[in-house]
Amino acid sequence: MTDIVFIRQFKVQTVIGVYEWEKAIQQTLEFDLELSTDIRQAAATDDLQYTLDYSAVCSAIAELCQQPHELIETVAEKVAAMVLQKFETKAVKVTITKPAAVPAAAGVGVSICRGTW
Ligand SMILES: Nc1nc2c(c(=O)[nH]1)N=C([C@H](O)[C@@H](O)CO)CN2
Repeated sequence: MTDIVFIRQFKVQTVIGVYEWEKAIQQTLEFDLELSTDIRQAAATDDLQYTLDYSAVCSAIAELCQQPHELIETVAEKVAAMVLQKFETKAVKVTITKPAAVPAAAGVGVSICRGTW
């Protein structure tokens, strides 16, 4: 059985892009995450220490995005690796949307699953 702690549309301003003009501006990335967990002990004790703190995950993503990156693929891999290393989860799905990249699209991005579901 897998329970999920999720994060939807967490917005971060960061330097992201392959083109020179993108290296001089901040753009929005939106993060959607699903983290594999077992919520039963947290539910039974009503205690945050027994679950994944989604606020802490968001803070760690924001910190990682203080560095500039070219590809959203790079950010996705770094976020997945960081989450698997720092948090008590065996598997993570990371979706990153770059909402303004293609004006005619609602959003473009990447989605990766890492770890063992
Ligand atoms: N698969 C990707 N394609 C593109 C990326 C990317 O990060 N991954 N980035 C760009 C540019 O930075 C673009 O977003 C500028 O509007 C193009 N394609």
